[in-house]
Amino acid sequence: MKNIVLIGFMGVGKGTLARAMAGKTDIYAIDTDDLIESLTNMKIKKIFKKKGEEYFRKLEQKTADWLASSVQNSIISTGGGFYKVKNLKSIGTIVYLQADFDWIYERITKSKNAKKKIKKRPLFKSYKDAKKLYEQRVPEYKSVADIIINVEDKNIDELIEEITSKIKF
Ligand SMILES: Nc1ncnc2c1ncn2[C@@H]1O[C@H](COP(=O)(O)OP(=O)(O)OP(=O)(O)O)[C@@H](O)[C@H]1O
Ligand SMILES: O=C(O)C1=C[C@@H](O)[C@@H](O)[C@H](O)C1
Repeated sequence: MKNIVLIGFMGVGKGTLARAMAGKTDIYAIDTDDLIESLTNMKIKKIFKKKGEEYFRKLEQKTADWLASSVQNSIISTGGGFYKVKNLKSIGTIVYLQADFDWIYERITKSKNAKKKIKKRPLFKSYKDAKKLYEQRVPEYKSVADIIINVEDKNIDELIEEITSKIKF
């Protein structure tokens, strides 16, 4: 099986969906932010603060190279900007999880857990800046996607069903 690569904006639910799919399908879920944290033994927030965004993007490319050469049969959730790596398509089938910015923001502000998680995301500091980044990225997410799935108001089981019906395993 080719890897499934979930892309999309911060907080849309990539990691949550990947882990739920793993639990149901017996395939490994891997997260690129987690890989970078374990490679560097540093939290994302700290990497941005101490080394800067450019350095973080280099780590994303290094991670993409490793995934392309060494990982198969997995579901990979990615950081919100990971889609920019040069060899994205060679990693697997690209699934863009799509939702309106205000819907994402609303869910985050309502969920304590999500709010805490987003605090760790340096690029989600302000509503205004995050929205601007979102608007800039939407056409780019769309153009690299093999499959687009709208996640608004669907539960995890419905999302898994939609993905598995659209991808040949
Ligand atoms: N289907 C869902 N139903 C309810 N809450 C959800 C769902 N999916 C995600 N969340 C909430 O949204 C938060 C962000 O989800 P998740 O960490 O999966 O997003 P992400 O796209 O992987 O984000 P990032 O790119 O920043 O790592 C989670 O902490 C969780 O509380
Ligand atoms: O959207 C982004 O560029 C980012 C999203 C997060 O998942 C992390 O990868 C990091 O905070 C950068």
